[in-house]
Amino acid sequence: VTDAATTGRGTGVNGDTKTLNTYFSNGTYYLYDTTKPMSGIIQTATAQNRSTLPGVYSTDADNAWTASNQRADVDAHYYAGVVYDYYYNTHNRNSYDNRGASITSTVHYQTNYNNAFWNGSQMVYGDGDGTTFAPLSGALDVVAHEITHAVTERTAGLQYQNQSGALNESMSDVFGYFLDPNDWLLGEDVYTPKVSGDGLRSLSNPESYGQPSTMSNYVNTTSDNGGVHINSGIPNKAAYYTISSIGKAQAEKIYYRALTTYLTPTSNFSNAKSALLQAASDLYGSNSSTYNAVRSAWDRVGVN
Ligand SMILES: Cc1cc(C(=O)NCC(F)(F)F)no1
Ligand SMILES: [Ca+2]
Ligand SMILES: [Zn+2]
Repeated sequence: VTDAATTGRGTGVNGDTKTLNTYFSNGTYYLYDTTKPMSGIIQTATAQNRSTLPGVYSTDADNAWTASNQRADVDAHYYAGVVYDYYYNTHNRNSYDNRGASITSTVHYQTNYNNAFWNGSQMVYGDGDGTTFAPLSGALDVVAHEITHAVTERTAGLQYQNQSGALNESMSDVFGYFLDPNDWLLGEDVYTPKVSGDGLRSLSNPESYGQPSTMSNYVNTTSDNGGVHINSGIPNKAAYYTISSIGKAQAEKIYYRALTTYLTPTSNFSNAKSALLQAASDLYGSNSSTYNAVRSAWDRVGVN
């Protein structure tokens, strides 16, 4: 038996080359990463355009993952590793459960599927229809958005409806920004591949994508679980103000501590303001400029 951890090369959704942590077994290479500390395995599979999960492991004969139909597999695998490293190195969290759970991703889910999701056990990515989306694993902020849903599920457990659901969505968008701080957009690397400069949502300007950014414009609706992808604009704008004021390094500490220590399944926007202020007080003091910046951010979006 000659099983071994190996290093491969792959082409991502946007044509970029990246180095991959792969595994060789019985004459075949797998997208199976055993390099993470504390046993967090990262493994990537394909649904082969059907709906059965997790599907079959992505394989390659020569460890050069450069075929066009492997691009989504390459990015799902590579970006899952980036997100694992972020939570471990920045927040000392060992995978989404903090106990080294394997991160399993499946790509090529159904056909022309314009979305990605965490199904409670794994990541799932559609290939998009080529107009609304390119394969969704091609965006690091999308991968971070979805893995953060798993972190939220294991920590605050924010119920996916109404204000707690909008907070759940916002936490995923905010950690999407922390992983991809080059812009205030979410999903820009895979959204409308034929149009440049747009994204699925914007933290700095939620209105540009039909979201409110103030409590006065909260949308009461029964659709989308009470507008969780709409009303997330309000906490997202507060996060934009906070990050713009105190910077990413302090903001990500405050957000991680609030998410994992103070938020609960039924937390609403006002509870989130309190949780973030408590985290800011714990970390930087209640008389700090950091504390005052968090309070100002939530005051500006009209949350008391
Ligand atoms: C409307 C609507 C938005 C989303 C969404 O955010 N999906 C996750 C993402 F990562 F693909 F963006 N789903 O339905
Ligand atoms: Ca982005
Ligand atoms: Zn989401």
